[in-house]
Amino acid sequence: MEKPTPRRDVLDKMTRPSRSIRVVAKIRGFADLEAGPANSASVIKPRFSGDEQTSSCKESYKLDYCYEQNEGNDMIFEREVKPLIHGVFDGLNATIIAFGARGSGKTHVIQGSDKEPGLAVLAVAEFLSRIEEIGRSISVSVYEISQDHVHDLLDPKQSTVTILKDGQGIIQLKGLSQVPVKSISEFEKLYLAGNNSSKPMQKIASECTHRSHKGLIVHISSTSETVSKMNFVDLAGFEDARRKSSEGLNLIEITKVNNSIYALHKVVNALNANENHVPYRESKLTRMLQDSLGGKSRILMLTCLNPSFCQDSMYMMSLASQSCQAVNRTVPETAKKVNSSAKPMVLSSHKSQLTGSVSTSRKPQMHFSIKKAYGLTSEIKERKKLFDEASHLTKSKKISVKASSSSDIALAIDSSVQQEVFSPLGAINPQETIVLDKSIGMSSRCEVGDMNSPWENFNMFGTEVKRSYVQNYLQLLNTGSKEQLKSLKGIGEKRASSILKLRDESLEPFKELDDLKALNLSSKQIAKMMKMGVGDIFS
Ligand SMILES: Nc1ncnc2c1ncn2[C@@H]1O[C@H](COP(=O)(O)OP(=O)(O)OP(=O)(O)O)[C@@H](O)[C@H]1O
Repeated sequence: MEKPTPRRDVLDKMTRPSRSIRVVAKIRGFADLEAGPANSASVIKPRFSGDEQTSSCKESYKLDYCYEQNEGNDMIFEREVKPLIHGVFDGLNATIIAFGARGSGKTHVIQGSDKEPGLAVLAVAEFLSRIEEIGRSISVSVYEISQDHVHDLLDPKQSTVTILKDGQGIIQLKGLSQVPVKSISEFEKLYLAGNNSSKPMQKIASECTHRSHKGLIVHISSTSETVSKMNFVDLAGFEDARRKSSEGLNLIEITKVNNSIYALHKVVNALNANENHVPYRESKLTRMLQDSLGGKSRILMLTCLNPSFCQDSMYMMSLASQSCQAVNRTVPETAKKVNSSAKPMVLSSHKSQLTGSVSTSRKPQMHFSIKKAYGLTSEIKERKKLFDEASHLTKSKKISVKASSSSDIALAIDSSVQQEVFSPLGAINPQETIVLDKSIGMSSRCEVGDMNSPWENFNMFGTEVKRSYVQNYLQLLNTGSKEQLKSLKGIGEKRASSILKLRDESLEPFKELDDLKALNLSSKQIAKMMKMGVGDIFS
C-alpha cells in the first residue's frame, strides 16, 4: 500500500522555523599574543535548576545560545549556518550579522584566519559543493559601508553604490559588481583580498574612514536569474562615543557606526514584534539588506564578546538580548508563557568580581563569568564532548560533569531540553533561549555574608536591586516600542512620542536617569516615575 503523503501544512510546521531571527553569542578566543586566562571569560554551569548561584544573579542576558571560547567557527557553521543554506537553496534569503565591541572577534568569525576559515568561507565551500548537482551557479559581491556610503570592494573604479528598489520590492544595488565564483580559491582571492587594507580597491573607503561595515553577498542563480542570496555582514565595532570622545577619536565616525548598529536592532526588533512599520530607511545597511531581513528571510545575529571584561560588550549583549526577547506574534501562546519567565537584562558598570550565567529559560543553566580561571582546560574538553553528545541525543537523559575549578561548580544538562537549544533555526519551540548572566561571584557573596550584619546585607541588596531596576528601565526606554513605553507609569502618548523622537535624533541612548531631563523632566519628576514603577511591582 502506498504511504500517505504528509500534509503540506504539517510539513511546513516541521521544517520551517517559528522564529526567523536567531540571536546567539560567541565568546572570542584569545589571540596569540594576548595575556592568558587571567581575567578570562568562561561558562560555568550550576549544579541544578534554581541553584543559589542562579537565583542571586543580578545581571542577565537572554539569548538563544552562547558559543564558548573553545567552540570554533566550524561548530557555529554546522549548527547555525548550514541549516540556513538549505533554505537559501529553497529560495529563502538569509543574513548573518556579526556585531559587538571593537576587537570582539567579528572578522575572525565571518572571514576567519589562515588557521581557521570563517563562516563566509565555509558557506561558500558548501554552496560550491552542491550547486552543480542542482544546476545553479554562484557569484559574489563584496562591499563596505563607511560614513553612510557604500563602496564596491571588487571594483575600485566604481563610484559609490546606489540602493534602489524595483517594482517587485527587490533591492537593486546599482554600481555593485557581481563576480562569478567557481572554486574556493577563486572566492578567497576575491573576498579576503577585497577585505585586505593593502589592496588598492580598499583605498577609496579607507581614505574617508578607519571604521566600516563589511559585507559579502553570495548570489545563487539559476541560468540568468538570481534565485536567492546569503548575506554576511561584519559590522564595525561598537564603541561608547562619550567615553572615546575625550580621547580625541573621530566622534562623527563612531556616532555613525553606533547609529547604524541601533538602526539594525530597531529593524530586528520590529520584525520580531511583527510590527507594521519596519524602519529600514534609517540606515544604509538596513536599506541594503531590506529584502534579506524581512519576509521569509532568516537572520542570524551573532553577538561577539570579548573574553575579558568590556563595558561595550555588555552593552551589545543587552541589545542582543532585547532582540531575542521581542517575540513574533505568530509564536504559540504556550511558548510565550515560557518566555515570560525570562530574566531581566541589566547593564553593569561594575568592573570587578563579575560572574554570570548562561541558561535556558527552562531548567538547565550555565554561567558566564569574567574572573580568574583555574586551569579549566579539562573542563572545557569535557563540556565540548558533552555538547557534541547532547546535540545529537533524542531521548530525555540527564548528564552531569564535575567541573575542575576551585569554585567547584558542576554541570548538569537535561538533554531533552538541550536538543532544542542546539537545534538552530529549525527549532520547533523558538522560546528555548539561553540567559547570559552577570553578577557578583560566588566567593565574593560568601565574604559579604560573613562580614556584614543582616541589616547591612539587606541595604546592599536594596542598592543592587535599585540599580538593576534603573538599568532595565533605561533599556526599555532605549529599545521599547511606543506601546511598551506607554505601559510605564508616568509615560503617556505625548511622552512616549517624545522619547521615540529623541531616540531617532539623539546620538546616544539613555544611559542614566539624568538623561531623562532631555524630555523636560525635573529630577523630582524622574524620581516620582521611578517610585511609581517600583510600587507597581508590589501591587
Ligand atoms: N577565536 C579566536 N581565536 C584566536 N584569536 C582570535 C579569535 N577571534 C579573534 N581573534 C583575534 O583577536 C583579534 C581581534 O579579532 P577581530 O579582528 O576578528 O575582531 P573584530 O571584532 O573584527 O575587530 P574590529 O572591531 O576592530 O573590527 C585579532 O587579532 C584576531 O586574530
